[in-house]
Amino acid sequence: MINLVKKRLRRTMMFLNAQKPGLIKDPYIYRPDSIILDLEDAVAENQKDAARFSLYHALKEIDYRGCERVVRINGLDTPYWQEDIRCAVAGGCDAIRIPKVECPKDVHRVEEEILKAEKDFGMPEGMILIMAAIESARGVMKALDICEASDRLFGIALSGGDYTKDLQTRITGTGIELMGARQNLIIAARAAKVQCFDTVYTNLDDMEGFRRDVETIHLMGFDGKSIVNPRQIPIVHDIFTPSGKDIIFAEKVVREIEEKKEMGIGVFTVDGKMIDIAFYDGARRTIELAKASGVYKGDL
Ligand SMILES: CC(=O)SCCNC(=O)CCNC(=O)[C@H](O)C(C)(C)COP(=O)(O)OP(=O)(O)OC[C@H]1O[C@@H](n2cnc3c(N)ncnc32)[C@H](O)[C@@H]1OP(=O)(O)O
Ligand SMILES: O=C([O-])CC(=O)C(=O)O
Ligand SMILES: [Mg+2]
Repeated sequence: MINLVKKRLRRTMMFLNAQKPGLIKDPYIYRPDSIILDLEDAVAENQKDAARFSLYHALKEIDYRGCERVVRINGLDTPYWQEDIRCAVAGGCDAIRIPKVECPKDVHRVEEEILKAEKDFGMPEGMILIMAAIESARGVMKALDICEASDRLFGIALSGGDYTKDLQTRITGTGIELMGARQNLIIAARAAKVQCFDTVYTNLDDMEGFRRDVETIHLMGFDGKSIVNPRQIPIVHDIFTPSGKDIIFAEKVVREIEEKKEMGIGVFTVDGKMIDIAFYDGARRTIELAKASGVYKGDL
């Protein structure tokens, strides 16, 4: 079954501990595009059962008002992940985020467990999506195969904390240590036509550094970013939402290309910039992004 929400807008994917009532009760008020209810590293080892219980009831009882509900399960090398999937599916989550994915087989194992749970709980089959977090050198090297591992997979995400540990370096805030992985993941995701998300920025006192980080990944082509705090949302949305100037230019490009084609003209200028058919899809994408972000007022 083709799932139409695979390509939805995901500028911000906000992590929160699935066990904390104060966080899970109303995160939609901050308007992230997605929330990631975490059962993995934000939850202490002796609290895994309690977190799962809280997750199930939150999914069942809280109306998240259109905000996508992704559940980060525990790693496939732990005794928790199968039960995590059963609770997430029974609760009716939208997607599962698999941590520390190293190869397509990891995705297949999760896919099988989701299908089993969908059948057991009488849920429609194929609706729950998957995203794969890549957190190791091996995962980065296998990125394209991971992207192509399942029809349910809508995207991959870089997880910089664990990745830099594996690389025997550390998060510096400059992005230097993440350069190769970021480039590799975005290329793999685009080749497989799935989405790509950047890692969290954990220094909440450095909003300037955060803005620079978001600007960089936006220019690299990422679809959005994993975040840890609501204060990060306005910055990501500001950078990832087309500006009024971008929209007006995109509209001109689309209109002029369509008009000039009728006149038999292939290349021309718009606002002093050379334009030909190669610019059409990019301009259309800007307009689609503006529509999805709720800022488009035109008629294209
Ligand atoms: C490397 C990794 O694995 S990252 C993924 C795992 N990590 C996480 O899930 C952490 C998610 N983030 C958090 O738990 C918190 O933001 C912390 C612990 C980092 C900081 O907490 P605080 O210092 O309390 O944040 P802050 O003072 O900015 O909170 C302001 C408000 O936003 C709320 N808030 C903070 N973070 C979140 C969040 N992630 N989701 C929803 N609401 C949040 C707080 O509850 C608070 O609400 P209130 O004013 O109604 O009390
Ligand atoms: O996905 C993320 O960005 C958070 C994470 O697990 C990591 O950095 O290891
Ligand atoms: Mg991690």
